[in-house]
Amino acid sequence: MGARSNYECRFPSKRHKASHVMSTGPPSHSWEGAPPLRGGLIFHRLVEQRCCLYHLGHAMRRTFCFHTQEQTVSGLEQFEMQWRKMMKMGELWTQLGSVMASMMFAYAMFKQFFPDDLGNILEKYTQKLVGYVYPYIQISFDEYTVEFLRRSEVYSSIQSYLSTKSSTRAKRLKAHDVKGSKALVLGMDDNEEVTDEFQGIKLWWVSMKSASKKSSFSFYPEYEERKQYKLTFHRRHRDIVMGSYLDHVRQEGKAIAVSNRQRKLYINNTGKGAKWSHVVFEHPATFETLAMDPKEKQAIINDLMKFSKGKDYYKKIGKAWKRGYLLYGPPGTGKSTMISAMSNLMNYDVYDLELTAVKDNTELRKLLIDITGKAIIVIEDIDCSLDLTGQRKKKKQEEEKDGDEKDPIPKKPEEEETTTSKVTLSGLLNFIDGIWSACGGERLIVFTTNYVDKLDPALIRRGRMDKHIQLSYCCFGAFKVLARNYLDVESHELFGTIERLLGETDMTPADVAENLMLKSDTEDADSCLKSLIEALEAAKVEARVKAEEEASKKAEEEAKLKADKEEKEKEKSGNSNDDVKCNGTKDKVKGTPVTEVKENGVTP
Ligand SMILES: Nc1ncnc2c1ncn2[C@@H]1O[C@H](COP(=O)(O)OP(=O)(O)OP(=O)(O)O)[C@@H](O)[C@H]1O
Repeated sequence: MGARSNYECRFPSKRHKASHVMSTGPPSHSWEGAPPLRGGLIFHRLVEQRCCLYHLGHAMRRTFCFHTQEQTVSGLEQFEMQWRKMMKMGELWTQLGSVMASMMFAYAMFKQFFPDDLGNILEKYTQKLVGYVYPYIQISFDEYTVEFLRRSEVYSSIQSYLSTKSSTRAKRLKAHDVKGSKALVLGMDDNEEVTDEFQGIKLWWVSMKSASKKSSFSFYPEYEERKQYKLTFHRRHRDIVMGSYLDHVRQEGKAIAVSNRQRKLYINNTGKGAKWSHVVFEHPATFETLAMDPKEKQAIINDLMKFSKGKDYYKKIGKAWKRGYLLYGPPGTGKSTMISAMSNLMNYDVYDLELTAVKDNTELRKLLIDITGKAIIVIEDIDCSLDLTGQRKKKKQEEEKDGDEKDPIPKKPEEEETTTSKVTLSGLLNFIDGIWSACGGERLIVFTTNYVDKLDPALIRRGRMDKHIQLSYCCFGAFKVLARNYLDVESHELFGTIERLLGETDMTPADVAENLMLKSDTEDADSCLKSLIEALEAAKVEARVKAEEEASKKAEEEAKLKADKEEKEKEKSGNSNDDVKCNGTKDKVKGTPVTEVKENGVTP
């Protein structure tokens, strides 16, 4: 084992909580900081004695550490008595110490020279013997699983669970920089004990560290550090501990870990098989900053919260714990912003699925299996992602056929395979609500589109996309949210004009937000609101001009169509006269009279 260096931070636990120290740094502490002591030399000796005993160990410290400061000094005799008592006990402990040292020595010799098997047998019978008189049960939880490959999930849950207990109760703490955690995680130091209470029973947790020999071909024995938590409780509480306490620890630990973890934004890799890669998700959008009608916003928040607490409900109704959201509306109305707000509200990871990078349905399924619980699976611009109707594919094949006939150099099949995704609509439907979709726990599936009408009805039917949310142009309610976010303004004399203009013209929240943004130190709320009014008026004029242009274009087209129609009709009537003449001529040739033709023309 290599030597390790670390820093120790000490502070009085009663006056400064660990959490406070973690955030503000340790307070200055020394013996001078303790309450003043009185009583002359003998008192100093007592203090010295106390200091020495402090270092003798945890158990000894508990016995000897009486609170000298809190006692009132009644007289020198009392101190002398105490002093003698201490000396006697000190001698006793010295003797005990030497006995223990001898025993340790004997044990070490025994370990060294006796075979391991014999040691195990002896240990087994010793444990049995101790079991008759010792009423406590111990459970150990190793850091690594039996295969010694993976970190045990239970160990991690216990670590998170105890991090909250130990930061308030333990005296020696260890700060871990846990991967994926937002802040430092405080845990008990090695061999530290924390007492826990559950349903009126007391339990003790100890964190242990041991070194065991590594099987190695090296000449020098290598040692491996094994960490574990040991839980001790009275045997009469066995049922409670096994029945509910351990489950409680696991659930709580997981919940703490989830709330501490850093959320991630995943993306599926192109050309690397079914794999996700991730970055830390740090989008600041929340439902508070999202500009939309307050009532609609509240309805969405309620829906999401109900879903997140719906584990038992979904189980009861026999449905996988997932919910589909379809977000549709023009560009810049806040669809992506809403996804970020959802993630921040629910504390879920975001899996941004790029369908065009998925080779086929099998790869899509593999990606699905790798998604953990508490996730939002997003497919943005679903209408552009793939040809999902199946009809276009047919059309494409036909086109290719025609193309092949014309193209003298045919495409290589492999080249085609690498560039085209073969994910089908049925593959995607299976992804959303097939049997595999139930694996992995709670998740939201969100599709966004600018053109909802283009989507296959099967894809967005209720049950698949349970909630359809339209994000539209900025209304006055949404504007007020933006004004508060961007300008810290709740009301203003220009609000009336803005409300009227927003009712008359369409502007996306993205455009409104851009006008409200302070772009220099000279700008303020007034100037921003005025520039918004100007932009709205310009947009109104633009819209009117556009509408007029479209109307005149339409009128022109209609007039053109009408003229064409009239022309055609004229031509038709002219043609029919020609036909008659022609026929007449022909018939003349054939010797048939024109009148007959006319008659034939009239009579069917
Ligand atoms: N409803 C909104 N609330 C707050 N900010 C918004 C809102 N809509 C748009 N924005 C602002 O406009 C920017 C663009 O919005 P966003 O990307 O969410 O729009 P979108 O609807 O997803 O657009 P697209 O369809 O083009 O992807 C955001 O960065 C945000 O600042």
